[in-house]
Amino acid sequence: MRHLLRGVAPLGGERTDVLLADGVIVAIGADASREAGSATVLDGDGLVALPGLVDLHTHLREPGREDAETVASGSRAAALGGYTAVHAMANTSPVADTAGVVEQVWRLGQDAGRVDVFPVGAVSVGLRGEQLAELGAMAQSAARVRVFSDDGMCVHDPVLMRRALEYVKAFDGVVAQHAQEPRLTQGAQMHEGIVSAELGLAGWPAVAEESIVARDVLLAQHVGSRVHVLHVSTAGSVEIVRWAKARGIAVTAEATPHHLSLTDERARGYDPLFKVNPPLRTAEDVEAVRAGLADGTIDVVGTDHAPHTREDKDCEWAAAAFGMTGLETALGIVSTTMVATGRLTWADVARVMSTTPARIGRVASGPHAHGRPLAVGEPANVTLVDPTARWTVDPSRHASTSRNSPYGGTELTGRVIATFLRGRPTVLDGALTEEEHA
Ligand SMILES: NC(=O)N[C@@H](CC(=O)O)C(=O)O
Repeated sequence: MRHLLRGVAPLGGERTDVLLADGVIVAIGADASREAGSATVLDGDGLVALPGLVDLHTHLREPGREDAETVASGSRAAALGGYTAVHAMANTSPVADTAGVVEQVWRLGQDAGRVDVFPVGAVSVGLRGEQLAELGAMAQSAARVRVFSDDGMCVHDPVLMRRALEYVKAFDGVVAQHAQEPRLTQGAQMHEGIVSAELGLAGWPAVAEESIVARDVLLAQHVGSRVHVLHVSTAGSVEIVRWAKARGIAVTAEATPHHLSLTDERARGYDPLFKVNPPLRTAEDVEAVRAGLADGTIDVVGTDHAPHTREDKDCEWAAAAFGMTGLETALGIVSTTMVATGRLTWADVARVMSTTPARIGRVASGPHAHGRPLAVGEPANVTLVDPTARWTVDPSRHASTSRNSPYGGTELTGRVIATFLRGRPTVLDGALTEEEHA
């Protein structure tokens, strides 16, 4: 299978041709057109070529909640969003806390064949926060787990967190923390502030996140390990991460598209589409998260794609599940909020949505390498984006099994046109290719 991407914009350089064959980038520039032979030609005029996007934070719901998402449906949504790899969170049923479950998820991803699905292993057995899960067995399994998280739950016991941080050092792993002090957020429904007071909904204070972030960067420093802060949502968390990095602490941090774009004002309609964990915060927090992403304090954009069924979402606010879908809109949100506003270049987008997440997840080398530069000899994981295309989000047309996107009717600038996984198109002309298997 050969594809010639004609006249695409490589990051920071002149437009050029890129030839993909046998799963790798075989030629760039004049060589590419010369060697193209019978390759299928794609007109890349006006398109930006990015290394295939990598999500460190996807909920695929399989095993257990296949009515909300499966590995196959989530893989299709990911490909449409420009992703070639996603990390699947462990809060499934059963929980991904054993080698058996993570191997199952890995294999389902390979069978679906649209993206590489890298399973995240749970930190604690059953996400209960009491006893360390079999981290070593998951790391040594066929799934080669390197990212460990109880996401959805906070590892709140400092002794357990310390042990996890110490343990993952043996195999160069990372603990990805969902920073939420449980006592400070008991019964909480939305950000604690003026809007929660006016709506009469129980508030979720910023300090509930910040106190855990502060503790964990100090623990990471103490044991000399890596910690990754998931979905940073407050200005104070950005400040703490900035402080920790200045001290040389091995902390990385994530922003979600929704914390870059939406505020707690959206709760005023009591529409549970805007109910998410951590909650949407204030305009000042959104600005701090954007500034943190722009200055490198925040390393990556992770979707926190959290699909939920209509039954779990289409109900009164207090009863609804936390979470929103994100795979199919992430690039458009980042493009609209950060690139169109001049705060990130497309090279920055490649960094925060591909290169750095691949490095943090330790999937930047080996036979399933992602986040590699677009260079001769590298795996042909490529995403083509039209940076000026304007489009309106229509969740009813999403490939995800679930419909709980907060962006229905929103107009975005910047759209994924094609995605290639090891040289094989998974998306062309903005639509899924028919072929389902490698
Ligand atoms: N981010 C979310 O709002 N939801 C996540 C887990 C979580 O509660 O963090 C989910 O799995 O649905």
